[in-house]
Amino acid sequence: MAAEWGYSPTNGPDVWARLFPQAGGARQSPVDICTSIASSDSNLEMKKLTFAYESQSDLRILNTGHGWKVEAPQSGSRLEGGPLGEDIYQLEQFHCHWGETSAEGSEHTVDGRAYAGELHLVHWNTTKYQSFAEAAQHPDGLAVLGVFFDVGNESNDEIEKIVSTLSEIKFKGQFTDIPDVIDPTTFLPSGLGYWTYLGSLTTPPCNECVIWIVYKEPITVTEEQVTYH
Ligand SMILES: NS(=O)(=O)c1ccc2oc(NC(=O)c3ccccc3)nc2c1
Ligand SMILES: [Zn+2]
Repeated sequence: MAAEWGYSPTNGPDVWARLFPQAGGARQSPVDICTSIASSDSNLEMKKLTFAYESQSDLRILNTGHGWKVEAPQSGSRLEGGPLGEDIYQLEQFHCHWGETSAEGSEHTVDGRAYAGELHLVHWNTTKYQSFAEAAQHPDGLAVLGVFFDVGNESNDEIEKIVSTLSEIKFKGQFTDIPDVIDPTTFLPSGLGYWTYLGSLTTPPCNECVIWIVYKEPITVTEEQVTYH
């Protein structure tokens, strides 16, 4: 039985490759985004990244043991353009990484700086593949939008709809439904500049199947919205 992976010295990223060989690969995420060497690609500006999401209610939220995950398969959603070529990617789920304090918690860092947290909107290539599981076996199978969280005085209403349910799912494996209507578009910052690179799932099985799109502008949430209780 595979030991539970986690973030301790005995089951953390340094030993994931023992159980999950892809974790030892050449295009592993997260990475530190060095803004001085990031190059702007005029092609990306020509092919604007576009997205269209549906609003959904009664979405299921799960305590994964490492954070929360909202299952949001949206056959009517579309993410395309930018680094995604001619393929259309569809939203499958979104989840959050955050830490013990607001000084840490994001997975990607920017010039060595961590943010308080990071939201991931996970999409899969429905042009080429028949399922998420199949897409996750290919280098262009998934596209994940990363949005950094900055801690400030304004709470984020959409995030609040999610974190307000966490008291019902205190333990790993527990899930509940979010009664409110959630529109993933509201998670995205107003400034749509982004960094993009070819990487992987940031947690086991660490498949090298992700086209990462990390927005430069963070969104603001309150301390309570991004720290473990
Ligand atoms: N932090 S991450 O890189 O965005 C990341 C890391 C690990 C992941 O495993 C899955 N699996 C599904 O969503 C899934 C969806 C449907 C069926 C089975 C699995 N998504 C992930 C995203
Ligand atoms: Zn993630």
